[in-house]
Amino acid sequence: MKLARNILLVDDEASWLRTLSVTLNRLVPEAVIDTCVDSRQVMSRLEGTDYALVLLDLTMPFHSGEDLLEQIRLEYPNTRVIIVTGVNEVETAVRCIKHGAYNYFIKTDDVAELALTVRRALEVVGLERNYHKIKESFLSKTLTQPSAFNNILTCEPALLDQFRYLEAVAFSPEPILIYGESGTGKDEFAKSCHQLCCPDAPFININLAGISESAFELQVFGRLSQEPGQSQAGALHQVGKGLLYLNEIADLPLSCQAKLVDILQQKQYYPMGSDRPYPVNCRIIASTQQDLLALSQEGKFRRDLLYRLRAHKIHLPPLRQRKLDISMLINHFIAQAAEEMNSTPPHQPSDLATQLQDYDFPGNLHELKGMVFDAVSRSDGVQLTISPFMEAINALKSSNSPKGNRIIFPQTLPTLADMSQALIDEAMSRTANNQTAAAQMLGISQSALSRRITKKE
Ligand SMILES: Nc1ncnc2c1ncn2[C@@H]1O[C@H](COP(=O)(O)OP(=O)(O)OP(=O)(O)O)[C@@H](O)[C@H]1O
Repeated sequence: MKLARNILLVDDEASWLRTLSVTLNRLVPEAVIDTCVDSRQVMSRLEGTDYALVLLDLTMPFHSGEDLLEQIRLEYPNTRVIIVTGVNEVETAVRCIKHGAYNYFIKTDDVAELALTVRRALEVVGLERNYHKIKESFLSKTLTQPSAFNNILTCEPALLDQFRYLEAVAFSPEPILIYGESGTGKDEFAKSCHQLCCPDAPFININLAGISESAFELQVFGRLSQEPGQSQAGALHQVGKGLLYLNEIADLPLSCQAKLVDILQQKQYYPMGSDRPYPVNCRIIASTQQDLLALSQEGKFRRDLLYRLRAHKIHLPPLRQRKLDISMLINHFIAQAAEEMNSTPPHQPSDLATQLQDYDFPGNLHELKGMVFDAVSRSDGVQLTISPFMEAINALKSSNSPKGNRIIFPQTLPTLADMSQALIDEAMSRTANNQTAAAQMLGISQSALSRRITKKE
């Protein structure tokens, strides 16, 4: 959990201030502690520094703690105030709580108790600040770093919203869970997050599909050994302050899930063969194609891990719900394929995207990319051949058809001429009137098909 850090201790007793400051430095080492012995200077000190927390004595010359509390709550509502009081002032302290103090502490109490309260208050302020930052950034409607999303083409509003959300949460200390079917761009989103939050640090992608407990431990925690050459650095060490991407998190064995909860909670890990903890400094993103809630209800996924992971959730819609993007993606993949094949990029036929409107793309962008690469490799460099698209559509149609490829004849058989014409019509329709592709499908030459069509006309 991220702590806010700056604390101001206010008391007219200089020796008490010194003792308290030393104690808090020891018990809450992340805190940055300032002291103020003169109640008249408190408000100007708050003006100069963004204090998360003020520890305020009640009885002081010039301004009482109660008055200062009122002023601080009014002018700095995001700063928490803890009242520090003598035994004889408890009633006033309780009144202060009613007026917005976070808590009160009696000077004779155990200081460990005070340190706990201070830590909790810093956590609350840290969470609040984090939440406000996320909200402001998400509501701003514009992207601060659009270049981080250069590899994700879209004009779908739902996906553009996810860009802004990712930008808003990229620096949050909590993990991010990306879910979506295979090929919806989960890896690309994880890479964009890396670009946003730590582009100069490593990005490590671990695929957890089918991983065993021992392989996970070795890969993620690494092993320390006294034997020369036997130690192995784990991903948590290699990634440093970078981004660790855990792909297919639903496949993680249950015993490893418990270890991942520890990592997320304690922010430390033990390499195999070591009883010394090492800090976890990286950002963690997980992705899944599966419904983790359903899996947790079946006892296959730990609920505590699910709750930790889904602090920030990103859902990527399947391509069948992003029809606006198809034409643009085809052009993008044509350019990629042509570059890889060192060839001239062919033009996309103007009606191709319309032809694909009713196709569901079960393999999402993996499938579209595969089709385009296949089509580019079969094209003449001028116009993109559409046969790979039509073949995929027809293959899906016939595999979905319960009758498979069997031809069912009507009771009265058609004539050969009728049958031939029906075949030509079907082939032309399946290939969007592309005679070359239709002729290929029918097993005749393009000129033979053209003759038959002209004869009919
Ligand atoms: N919006 C997009 N624009 C351009 N290319 C994209 C887009 N989304 C994904 N891609 C490309 O599509 C392919 C599949 O994307 P990616 O690997 O990110 O999907 P995934 O959801 O992680 O898939 P899997 O679950 O199989 O790992 C990749 O080649 C990727 O570069």
